[in-house]
Amino acid sequence: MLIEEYALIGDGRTAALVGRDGSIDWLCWPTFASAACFAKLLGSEQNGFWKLAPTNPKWKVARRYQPHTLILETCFETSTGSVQVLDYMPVRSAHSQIIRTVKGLSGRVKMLGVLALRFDNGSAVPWVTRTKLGMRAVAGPDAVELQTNAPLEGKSLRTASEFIVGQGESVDFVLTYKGFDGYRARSSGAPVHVQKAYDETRRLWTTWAEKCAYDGPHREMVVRSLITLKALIYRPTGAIVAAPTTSLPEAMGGTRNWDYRYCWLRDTTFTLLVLINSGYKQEARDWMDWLQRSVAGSPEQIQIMYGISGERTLLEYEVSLPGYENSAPVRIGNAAAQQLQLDTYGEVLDAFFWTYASLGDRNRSRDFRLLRRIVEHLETLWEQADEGIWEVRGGPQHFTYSKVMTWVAFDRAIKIAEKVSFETPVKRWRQIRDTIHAEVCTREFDPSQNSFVQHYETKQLDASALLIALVGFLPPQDPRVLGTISAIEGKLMEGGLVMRYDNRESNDGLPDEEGKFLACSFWLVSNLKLIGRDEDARKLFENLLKLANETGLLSEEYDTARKRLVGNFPQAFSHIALVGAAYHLADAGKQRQQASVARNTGLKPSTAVRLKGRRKAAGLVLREAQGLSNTAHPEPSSKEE
Ligand SMILES: OC[C@H]1O[C@H](O[C@H]2O[C@H](CO)[C@@H](O)[C@H](O)[C@H]2O)[C@H](O)[C@@H](O)[C@@H]1O
Repeated sequence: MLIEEYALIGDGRTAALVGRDGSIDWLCWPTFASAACFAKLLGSEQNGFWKLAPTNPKWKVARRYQPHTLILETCFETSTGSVQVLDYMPVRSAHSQIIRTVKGLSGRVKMLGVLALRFDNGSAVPWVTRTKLGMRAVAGPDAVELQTNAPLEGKSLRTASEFIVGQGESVDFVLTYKGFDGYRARSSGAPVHVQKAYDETRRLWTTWAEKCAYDGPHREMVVRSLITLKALIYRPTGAIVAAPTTSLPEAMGGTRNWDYRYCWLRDTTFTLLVLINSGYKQEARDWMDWLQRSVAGSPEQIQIMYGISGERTLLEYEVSLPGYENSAPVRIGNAAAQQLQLDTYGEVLDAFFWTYASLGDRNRSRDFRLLRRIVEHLETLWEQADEGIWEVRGGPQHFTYSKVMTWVAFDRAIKIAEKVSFETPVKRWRQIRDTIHAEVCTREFDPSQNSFVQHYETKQLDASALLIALVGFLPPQDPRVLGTISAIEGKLMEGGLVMRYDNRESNDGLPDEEGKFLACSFWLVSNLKLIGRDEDARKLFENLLKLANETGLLSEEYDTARKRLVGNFPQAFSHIALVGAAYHLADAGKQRQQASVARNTGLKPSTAVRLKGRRKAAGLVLREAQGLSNTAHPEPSSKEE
């Protein structure tokens, strides 16, 4: 099954991928970080799946999410009638659950359900027993219960269910993760009230989606992206995973297969800014608490990524799954956790800054103490080479984007220190900020190409330079920014999309080529808009939207030769950049400032205007997303001192 043939359902603890054929082929249970119990995505039926579809395979299928929800509606049309399957995961249930409801729309349709649980990443066959409500499957620490009004039959180590649905009839399946907890694992408890669970899930999602402050073009795609990002948040801690999958290949058949079920400070801060920009503040508070806990006490040991509960040890190893279309290895864990990626400091400080700017109630001395310690630590680090935003495995370099983001770190820390009275060596920080700026502009810029390059002493380009104007390092109209945009268009674009760098030329320490990087392509949209090429920006944006599947989801990359999505799916990075580009295209600054302040605080417009004025006075103008800004930060000069 193609990656784009999957849709996502989730409950804020984990998420599953449902194929167009009615088969759930990926689910790590009970959390994003758990081992998969449906892993057909990375292997075969032997590795676990749960299919629910008409027995006659000659059906036509149409899918969509119910508007502003994560409830998936799949309609199968057959020669004898049509049925709808609703797939969702209740958000508030005590145990993580998948509910599948088959509704007869017309005629009579014979359906077949096949449930093959394979715990421990598609390997462990459970012990299955009948219960009053359905069945129970147990394997080691895992225990799952199925409740259904359909007949069940054990067949070849799978649970099958054949039934006919007539117009107006419905059949429910509720699969609940119980885990092994002694006596309670043996008691099924009360049956789940499906209608109640559906109503509540629907209400929670629509209420959340309605808060979205974005009013510009392609609103539905923006809301869908925000819902997708929300689904990647692990609710118990506020952590945000980069994607719910591991090892979907960046090149079909290749080895660039990584586990994304972790919280990169980079990806999570970008997500957070997009959510803040769109009016979602609770998520920002939760994230700030998650950050406090994760980097707790020792900013010197700050990692670039953590587990969903703040775990630090994310050892990378390979499992024996065959891999998506035989793209091996399948990796669990991620060795990039041990890398030095200096941009992370800029991203964290930037998120700190905007969180502080938009959450008036977040003026906590504990936050500022943490900020100060992080920046003091960066003072000892910023001159080092690192592995950079792309997490290269070919050895450290002095990457341009890393240096730019260390500038951002000092810049935002200075701005906060200027507004909040807490003791900081702000004079020293200003000097460092200026030194970094000068160094980037001399050592990372190649006058012969009129472009910023990837790192010191190279002529290779890197699309992360598209963030230079977005973070305010230089204004968009600066000739060096204009030169960089046109160099990237000339040398890093293929098939109308942007490569993050040309890995045939740059040594990133990995074999194989890879797809075009969707986030970079959206960053180009934002840049084109900022430099006044509105029509080019709009066209590119609309072409990018066409790459999303019919449920609005994007993976990390796109293979322009095979015309397929590649890489982990759905990928937060791509959706963040989509929302950011939409904000830029909508020129949403004015509109959003009015809308978000008034709508999301429930304040009357007059109060909102006053608030806006206060923010402006504080020099805190909420940024256009990705959520990165085009707020023109002047080049540091002696005037500022
Ligand atoms: O390409 C090599 C690296 O690829 C992954 O990193 C990418 O995904 C991260 C999560 O979205 C993102 O933060 C990073 O910028 C991307 O390069 C992988 O996780 C790395 O282990 C791998 O080295």
